[in-house]
Amino acid sequence: MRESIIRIEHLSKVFPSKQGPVAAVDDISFEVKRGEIFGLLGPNGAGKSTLIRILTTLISPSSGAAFIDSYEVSASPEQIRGLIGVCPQNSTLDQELTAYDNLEFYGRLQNMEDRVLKPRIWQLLEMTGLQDRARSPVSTFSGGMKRKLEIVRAFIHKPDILFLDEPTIGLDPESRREVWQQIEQLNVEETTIILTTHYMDEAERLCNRIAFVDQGRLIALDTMENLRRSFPVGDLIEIGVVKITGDLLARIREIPQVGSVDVRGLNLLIVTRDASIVLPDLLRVLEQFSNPMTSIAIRSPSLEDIFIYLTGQVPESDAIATGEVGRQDS
Ligand SMILES: Nc1ncnc2c1ncn2[C@@H]1O[C@H](COP(=O)(O)OP(=O)(O)OP(=O)(O)O)[C@@H](O)[C@H]1O
Repeated sequence: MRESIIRIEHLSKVFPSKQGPVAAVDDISFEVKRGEIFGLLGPNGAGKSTLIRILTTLISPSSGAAFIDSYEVSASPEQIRGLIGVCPQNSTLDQELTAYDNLEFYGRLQNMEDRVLKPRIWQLLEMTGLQDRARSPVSTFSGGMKRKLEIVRAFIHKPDILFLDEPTIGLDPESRREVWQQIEQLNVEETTIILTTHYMDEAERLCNRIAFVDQGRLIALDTMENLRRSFPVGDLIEIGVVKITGDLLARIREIPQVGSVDVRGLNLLIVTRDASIVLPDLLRVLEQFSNPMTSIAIRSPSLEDIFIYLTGQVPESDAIATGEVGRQDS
């Protein structure tokens, strides 16, 4: 068993507000092992950023404690800053400077000596495949190139832990894949990576373990495999239809063995213990409603399904894509 590099004990952060105190982080405890890629997921306002801001020493907790290695965040912020690298959601690259100069500037801020810094810059540029663009201003880079540069910049002083806040937000699919490869490559060196993301496929692909946070509380924490096992049903039937009406949903919910029905665009997501039992009844109902099926898939729950099950909300990236939704239990 690998040692823990982050230990969080009954951590809380309460902010004052006009409506009364808001518990952004509410009695959270967990540990992260050295070398893990650890995903922090949750709906908007769940408390992810507040937790990251505490761990990266930007704000102090109201109560509880958080340790990075052997240092407590409130007591030893200086030591902790040497152990961590942070890649924030909004770019802080200097667009007018070249890729090389951006890295050099940041390395100097980390008090790195020239003889260490210079080879490190070339090593990182090579890692990102940007060595040929080393002397080009960042303003001429694509979104994916900028993102990769920003991620390795946070890694310049070889931190033990890298915090990545929404690393692929706003990138096209091809650039996202490149950034994922970059993250995996950094993790090979035993770097622990804490990743917040709204993209379920990203968490599923990259993370060894995933923590779900909702309303400041930790509601689940496990490997993808175990999270999937904790989902209380066997199958998910995703069925495309021509139109969705209240009558149709009500009738489907009456079918024995149907657990819940979610609507996603023109797709119905039906949770059931056994798809083979439900399917004949389901097809009969669609026929009664003269509502032809346009597609069908039977699958095991994805991380997105688990997210919806646990939080009752569609992940933000998906909600934006489909203009949808909410959970509708039977
Ligand atoms: N400085 C602050 N003052 C008052 N309330 C705050 C402050 N920072 C955060 N909050 C509140 O704390 C709660 C958690 O916010 P936080 O930004 O940590 O959530 P999040 O999970 O990171 O959300 P998102 O995914 O949208 O970034 C929210 O209700 C937010 O309004």
